[in-house]
This record gives sequence, structure tokens and C-alpha cells, in this order.
Amino acid sequence: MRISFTKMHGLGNDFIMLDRRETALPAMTPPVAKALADRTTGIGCDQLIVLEPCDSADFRMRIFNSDGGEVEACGNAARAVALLHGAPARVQTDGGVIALEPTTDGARVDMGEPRFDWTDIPLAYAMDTLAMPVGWEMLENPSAVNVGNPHVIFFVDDIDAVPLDILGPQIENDPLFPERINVNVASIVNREAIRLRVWERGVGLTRACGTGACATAVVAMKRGLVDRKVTVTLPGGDLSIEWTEADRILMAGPATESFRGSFEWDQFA
Ligand SMILES: N[C@@H](CCC[C@H](N)C(=O)O)C(=O)O
Repeated sequence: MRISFTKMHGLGNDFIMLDRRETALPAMTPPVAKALADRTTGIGCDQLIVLEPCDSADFRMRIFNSDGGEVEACGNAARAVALLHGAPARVQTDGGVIALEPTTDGARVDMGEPRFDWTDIPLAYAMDTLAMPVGWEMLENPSAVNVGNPHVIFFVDDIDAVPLDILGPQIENDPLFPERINVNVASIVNREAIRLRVWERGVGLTRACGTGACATAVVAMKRGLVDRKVTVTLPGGDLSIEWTEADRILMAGPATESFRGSFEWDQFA
């Protein structure tokens, strides 16, 4: 069976998008997602996104990391979905319902409410999630938050001096994080600007992580380091993040369609 896909990206964080909302396609599985995401033998992407019909919202968005694991949230892909859908929509994800709307240069997304309890991250045992009494070599005293998916955030003077390719996988797979974790290193530039690099759970270093930007912004706000609206600069570019008085995280930034193509399902199944 020949399957059509759209290749998209948000700040260089790239996606294969499959639309099952109106076309019957075979069900996605972790091994097929992993094979398609492989940059050497497949099409190649950081995340594979599947859109499906759903009763509780306008449609459902499923997210598979390049290691094949299905996860709850993806901020950059949410903006790409807004562009693909072309109209405001409420979208069911495994991390909750998000609301997205396309803009002239990308999309705006209401990512929902952050959760800070240690059971929400989740952590293996109770601790203060704003100032965690733990460390891995040069990375110490992080914060953790769940913004649909789990993040740990380290504030450092120089994000480029952190060997995130070495410490990222150690922290991602530490037993403190029973569902593994996305690892963020951030520097405060001023009260309205943050620099950020992310080691993504199930992927590795990416050009940008939308949920990482949301997670970093809200814990920086909670620590009193920045104002309630900031620009987060990632290797792939900038995102605007606001944490409203109504406890919603609003993200705005670009999204781009790269190309459309098709593949033979049996080649990857
Ligand atoms: N690229 C993403 C996050 C994708 C999921 C993440 N790797 C996880 O495992 O939770 C984003 O833009 O938010």
C-alpha cells in the first residue's frame, strides 16, 4: 500500500506527518515509526506525527520519537499541525487537549497547564521539584516540570560549555526518572530572554524543542528569574512563551512545510 506523507519542521525540529483523519491507513506501531524515522535507511525525522479522528476534540495527534516510542506532547509539531490543518483547532494528545491556530508566520498554541508535583513529572521519589537536591557532574540543582511531557531544566552560565551529548543520555536514563526525561540546559540572558539547548528523550540533540522552551520558561518564571513573557532562543531559532494569569502556557513561533512524498508501507512494516 502506498502512503502519502508531508515532511515539516518547526525551527529545524523535523517531522513526518501522516494524516489518518479521512484516509484509512494501517495503524502505526513503534517498529514502523522507528524504521521511517531512520535517517540512513528510512525517510528520516525527529518525530513521526499521526493525525486521527477523535470524539473528544477536533482530531487527535499521536507522537512517536525517532526511537519508536510513543509520547505525550510535542510543541514544535503542534505548530506544524496548525499549519497543515489551516484553521484553529482543539487537538487531543496523550498529554491533554491543546488549542492551536495558524498565524501569518507559523502558529500560536495553548499548550495547557504546567504540573510541578513530583508524582506528575514523574520522579522515583518525593522532592522539591523547583530546586532538586541532585546533580550530574557540572549540572546541579535542576527544576522539573511536566508540560504534557516530562522535562528537567538546568540553569548554567554558558549552555555551549555543557557536554550535552554525554550528560544528556545519562540524565535521560537515570532511575530518578521512571519514564525517562527531556534534558534542558538554559542560560538567562535578561528578564525577557533565555538561551536553551535540549537533549530530547527518545531522540537526542535537536535543533529545537517546543515543550522544552515552555518547560524552561515556566520554571525560570517560578524561580523569579524572568518576566511572564519571554523569548527562548534555541539553535534553530526563537519561540515566544507566555505563562498567563489563568495558568496556561502560550507558545508562538514558526512552522514550515518542506515537501510531500509517499512510501510503500510493506517496505517498513
Ligand atoms: N520535539 C518536541 C518534543 C518531542 C517529544 C519528546 N522527545 C519526549 O519524549 O517527550 C517538542 O518540540 O516539544
